[in-house]
Amino acid sequence: MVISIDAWKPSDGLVLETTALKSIRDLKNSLVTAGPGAGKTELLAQKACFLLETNSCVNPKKILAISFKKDAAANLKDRVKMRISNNLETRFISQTYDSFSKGVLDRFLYALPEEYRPVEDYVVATNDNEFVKAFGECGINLSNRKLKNIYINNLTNSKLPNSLELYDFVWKKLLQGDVNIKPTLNFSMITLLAIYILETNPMILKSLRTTYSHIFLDEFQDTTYLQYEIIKTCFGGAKTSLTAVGDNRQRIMLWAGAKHDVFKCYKRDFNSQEYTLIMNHRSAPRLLEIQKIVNNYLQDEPFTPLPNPRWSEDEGSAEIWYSSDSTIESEHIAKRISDLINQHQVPFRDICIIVKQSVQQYSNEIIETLEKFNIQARNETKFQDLLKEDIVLLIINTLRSALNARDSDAWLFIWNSQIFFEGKNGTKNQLIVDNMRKQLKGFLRYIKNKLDLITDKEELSSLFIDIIAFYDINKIKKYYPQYSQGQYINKLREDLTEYMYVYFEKSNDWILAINSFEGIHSIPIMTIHKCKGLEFEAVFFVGFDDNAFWSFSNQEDEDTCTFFVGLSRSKRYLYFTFSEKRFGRNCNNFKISILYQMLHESGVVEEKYY
Ligand SMILES: Nc1ncnc2c1ncn2[C@@H]1O[C@H](COP(=O)(O)OP(=O)(O)OP(=O)(O)O)[C@@H](O)[C@H]1O
Repeated sequence: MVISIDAWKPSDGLVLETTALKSIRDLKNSLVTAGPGAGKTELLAQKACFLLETNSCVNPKKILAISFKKDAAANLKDRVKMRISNNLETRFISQTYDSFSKGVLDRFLYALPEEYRPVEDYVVATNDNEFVKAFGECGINLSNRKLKNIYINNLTNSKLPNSLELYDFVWKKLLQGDVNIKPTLNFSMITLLAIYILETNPMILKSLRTTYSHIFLDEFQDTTYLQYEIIKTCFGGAKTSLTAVGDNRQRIMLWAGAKHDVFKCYKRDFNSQEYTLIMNHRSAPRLLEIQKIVNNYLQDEPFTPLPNPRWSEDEGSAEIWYSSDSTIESEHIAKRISDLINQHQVPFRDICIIVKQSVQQYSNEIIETLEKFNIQARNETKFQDLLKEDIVLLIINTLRSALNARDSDAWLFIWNSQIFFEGKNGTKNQLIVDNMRKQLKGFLRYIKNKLDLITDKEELSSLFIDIIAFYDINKIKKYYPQYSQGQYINKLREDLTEYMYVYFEKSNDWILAINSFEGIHSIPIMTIHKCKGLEFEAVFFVGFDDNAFWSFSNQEDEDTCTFFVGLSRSKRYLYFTFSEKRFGRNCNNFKISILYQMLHESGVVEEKYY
């Protein structure tokens, strides 16, 4: 049932500030700027509900949301799915920039002229080896790191067609490969090829513009030059309506090529209306005192975020801990985490340990100490993306459903997937439904029996192959186009087998192994860059010292933004730890004294010495 625009209300009884509501109802291009926790991502989810429920995104047109990371794209998709009625979420597509570009390239590969067409099974680069070899074939030795970065950067950041012979040669080597070089593309090259396809094929461009009537761009402050170019090529001057949300003060990807003037260019190129939000729905009022100080350091205009009314004004706590060495520091972290879990009933996944960089190095001691308290923690980096992969979710939910027939979430997940794979969405034919259910139930019994007999990794791997075969790889690829090209799906299956089996060997129980793989009972440890967009009841910022911020004097603004992103992830408890000795080195906090000064200035941070 279509809801009229006037009658539409935010889902889940959420109260939105007036400006947020206005921006949702704005059907033209818009830019929403707001601080951390203001509800920018939530606004996109609500706007999707508004557009679909009021049919402002006219059926069968779709909304395309583009994020940076897989977990952000999945988070947005989940929020819309939770809020919306009538299966309308099938017209909400949430992707990363990388998957969007790759989707264009893989679908329209043959629209490229032969000289720029990669072989169909090109490899997505995970390192620079093939690039170095290709330049090597032109007599350019890239053993020097700086030189390598310059050449690869030039190669992968200039639009096609190439004007320089050298780059043209290397491009063609990487597109086609030869006896020494595997055909390899990185995501910048994939984006450049996608832009080239769109620039030279008006019919393809038109079909994209016809499919998507609304585009959402999350974390817009971190958009790179090429990402902006593909958006402009696709939707510049079209009837499509764009909504970008972002925060200048959370710009932490300049080092990775974020376009520093992206807001200004977007407002000009897309003639968009700007909206600014003032709430912070995430953090307790005392933590907002810190955010206010940092915020006013980062921008000229003074700004005080308003807390959500669910908080009382004395809620929120922030502390800096000074320890003589990192062993003592770890013990205090472990004790505090144990208190949070046992006394305050904070779930494991609502506690996060963040570091500026080198998670592996920082994690070892903390993980060992937490183990003494029977608390698991892990470096989340390698799991974060894998856990959000559709194929991984499909396999895991199949296993869960096989192991526990009462797991209704898992069953619903695989049942809905199966209905889509079979193209039976909305069918009223009871016979078809009954047959499909019978088949799926039978398959789950088979999986359960097989799981009971597994004694090594190879057997688990072959079980996962069986699961994919049951749903049918071609149907999976059709439904999840990100798996349509190359060996990516196999790599994910192998990684899943590897991790899952290690957890199974530890517990000898499949449910526990799946829980451990999903990290349900472990404290995540990650870098600030990886926790962008996430939130936790308690955040421990470990190693708050000059060594972690080693280039602070050269990039004070960007590092202060990073500090801001880190501290603004906390809802209620925030801890900074400083240890005089770490990794056998002395630590100082002179260079980042301005960050300490801001914490003190807030008047809410307590200091403790161990
Ligand atoms: N109107 C609202 N009322 C109550 N809670 C809200 C509202 N909007 C958002 N929230 C909640 O506030 C938290 C922060 O929202 P969200 O993640 O959308 O913020 P954001 O602006 O994208 O944050 P950041 O830029 O820091 O990643 C989430 O837990 C969300 O569910």
